[in-house]
Amino acid sequence: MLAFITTNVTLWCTHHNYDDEVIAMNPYEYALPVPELIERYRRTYSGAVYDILDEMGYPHQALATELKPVKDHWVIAGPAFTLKGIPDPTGDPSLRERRIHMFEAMKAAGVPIVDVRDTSFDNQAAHYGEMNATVGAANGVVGAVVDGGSRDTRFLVDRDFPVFCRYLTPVEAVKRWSYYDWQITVGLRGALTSVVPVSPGDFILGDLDGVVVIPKDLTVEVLERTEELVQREDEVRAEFLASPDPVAVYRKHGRL
Ligand SMILES: O=C([O-])CC(=O)C(=O)O
Ligand SMILES: [Mg+2]
Repeated sequence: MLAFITTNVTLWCTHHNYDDEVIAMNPYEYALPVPELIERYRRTYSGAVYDILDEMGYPHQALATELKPVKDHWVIAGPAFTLKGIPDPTGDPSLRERRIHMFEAMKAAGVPIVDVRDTSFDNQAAHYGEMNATVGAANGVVGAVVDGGSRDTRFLVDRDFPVFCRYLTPVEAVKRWSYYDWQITVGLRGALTSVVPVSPGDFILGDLDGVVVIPKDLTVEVLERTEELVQREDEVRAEFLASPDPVAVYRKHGRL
């Protein structure tokens, strides 16, 4: 009997602690404020971040090469807000209402976020567009990474709202694809693996080379190490410019 009670007490405590932990685990809490992380990451580049992740034993954090900015100069940086959608040929009548709940969840994040969309490998519809960008931006979204399609491109370009996707298409998502859930771990197609998992709070950096996903707990360390690397590379760049003998510069540094 005593053993039974003890076990139950232990279970209850564990559960209680777990609840506390869930409450304490705000996916958008980092050792540095999010706006500062965004500003500093934007000054780096995806290749340098990739090199640091690779060096730290995380070589599989680059998204598939097809995922590119719609405009070459667009850069995206920020913590992930994740969404998973699934093919839906019937036309989900609750889609509009659920979208509103999703926008509310974006606002509740309380920090600038990147809208990251796992489409379940749909290759037909536009999973993003002007409406998502307009309402998203009003709720903290600073850009989108979509493992699928986007449309309304002229309006996205006019407002200089960075979208990274696989293709552009006029094809509407309704009756083809619908929202399944958000703020769960999702999977976007990877450069070196079939998918790269993305959880809420993982940090995203994208530029013309592509998109890298920095695991949340490494966000600050990767930033600091990347900044050091960028500084070293800047010095090497300056030496290349100043030197009449680029091979000698390369021999000295061995990288750029
Ligand atoms: O409605 C969608 O899913 C895509 C779109 O056109 C928009 O966001 O404006
Ligand atoms: Mg639209």
